[in-house]
Amino acid sequence: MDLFRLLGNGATFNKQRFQNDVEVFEVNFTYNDANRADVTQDTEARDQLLGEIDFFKTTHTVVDGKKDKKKHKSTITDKTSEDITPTSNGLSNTKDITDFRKDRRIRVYGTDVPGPFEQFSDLASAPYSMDQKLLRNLRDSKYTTPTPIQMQAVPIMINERDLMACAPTGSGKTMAYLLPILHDLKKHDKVGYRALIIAPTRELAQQIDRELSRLSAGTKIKSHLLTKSFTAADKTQLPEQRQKFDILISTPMRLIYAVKEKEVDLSQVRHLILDEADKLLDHGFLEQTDEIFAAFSGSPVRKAMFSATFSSTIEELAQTVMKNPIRIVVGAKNAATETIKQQLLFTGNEAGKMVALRQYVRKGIKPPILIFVQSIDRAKELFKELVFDGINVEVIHSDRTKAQRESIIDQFRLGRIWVLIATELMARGLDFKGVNLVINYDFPQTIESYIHRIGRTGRAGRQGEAITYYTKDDFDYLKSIVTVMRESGCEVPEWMLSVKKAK
Ligand SMILES: Nc1ncnc2c1ncn2[C@@H]1O[C@H](COP(=O)(O)OP(=O)(O)OP(=O)(O)O)[C@@H](O)[C@H]1O
Repeated sequence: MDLFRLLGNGATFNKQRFQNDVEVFEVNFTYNDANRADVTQDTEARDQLLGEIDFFKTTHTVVDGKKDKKKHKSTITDKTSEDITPTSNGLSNTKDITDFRKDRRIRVYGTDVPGPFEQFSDLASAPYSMDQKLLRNLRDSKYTTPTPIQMQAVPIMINERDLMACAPTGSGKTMAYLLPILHDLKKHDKVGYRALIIAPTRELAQQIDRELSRLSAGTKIKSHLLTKSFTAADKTQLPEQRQKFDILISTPMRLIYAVKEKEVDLSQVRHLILDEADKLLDHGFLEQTDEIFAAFSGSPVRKAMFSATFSSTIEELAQTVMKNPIRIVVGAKNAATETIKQQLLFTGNEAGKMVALRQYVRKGIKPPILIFVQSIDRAKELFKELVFDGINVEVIHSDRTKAQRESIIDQFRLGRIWVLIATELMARGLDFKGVNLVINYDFPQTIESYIHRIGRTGRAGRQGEAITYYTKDDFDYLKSIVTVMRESGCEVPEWMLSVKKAK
């Protein structure tokens, strides 16, 4: 199970990946347990405001992809009684299940794959019989219909199967794993950390923790976001701490440190989730992820991996640490979300990018806008230019303090920052519902980076737009992005597919 060795034995990777990634993802060991009580309140206030800045004025309904845009009837939000009344799950035979999956573009691979559920109210009855408090929290979240990944992943995880799930950005993967974990933990006795969720960045870990707080409210299940290192005083309370929490959320480095320092006890863990799993199994993180897997060797931990992208190499690698896993692919594999209108814009050379951006701004921008650049220095440079132009702009990268990063993300979510310049730090997982436009000011160097970056818009069924600037220096990579655009239904000129690499 030595993943690191296994990968070194012949897998090939794109060496163009960002050198700064690991540094960007490095954690600051700061423990913020004291602030946890405020999280729910903050979340509610933020959500209220989010509703107000819902630029699309859309409902919280996720469509099942381009081919099936009909909305499903709400079953949960219409209820007025305290408890959720079950509806009968109509998917009783193989043909129904196959048709249902086909309609929602769900593909499954593996043996004895449990069928999907159709609507949230199905979860109230057998075979799921989910906790009423959990169902009420779901109802309160105002989600009318489960997304395809939720429909299929929840039953698989409830059936205690290992899972590798690939579904588009913004398609609700977080809830797809949180729901079954919470369901399972409700059924078993409290004995400390029983689920472990790993995410590549602190920002994403925080977001998962917030979603978990909302979904588990009133269930007595408690999560612990591992950030700061424990003080000497904290350490005297460790046995108590361990009993208090059920779910541990961490970045890989912080977790390894905590295990080495005996700050956490993972002996009772039943579920191990890797969010942005392909990132965690890639070079920058692999050694750490391997160490985490090693900590569980021999124990019957259920593993689940989620991402919007899985290269076949990473997929093969992931399979080696799973037991009889099931694979789910929703939509086209490694494609961009179909609600995003994607464009490529030739700017000639470097200077042309600034000209193009200024032209765009002059026409009148529709904030919030996220602009991706390749490095911290370039982020700082562009920030100066846009401040000079009088734009309401901020910049986020790993040189900024933890407090600054948190504040910028909050301000951007609240619509107080209109344009946010970001490095790769922000490319994965972060959920900004209202982002209208993503500009790839600097060309992304991998397909995965492209898909995750533009996936910060067009989330949860909303429409979004992405513009990627390219110069003659980017021709080497143009074709792969064009292919992704095509596969997600965007029109691209034929000549772009036959672009030759620059000499
Ligand atoms: N059933 C649902 N109906 C409507 N909205 C939902 C539903 N489930 C989740 N959402 C919302 O959709 C948004 C995107 O969800 P989430 O962040 O889990 O996406 P993701 O698939 O993990 O994306 P990424 O690959 O970018 O990490 C969130 O705001 C979430 O609250």
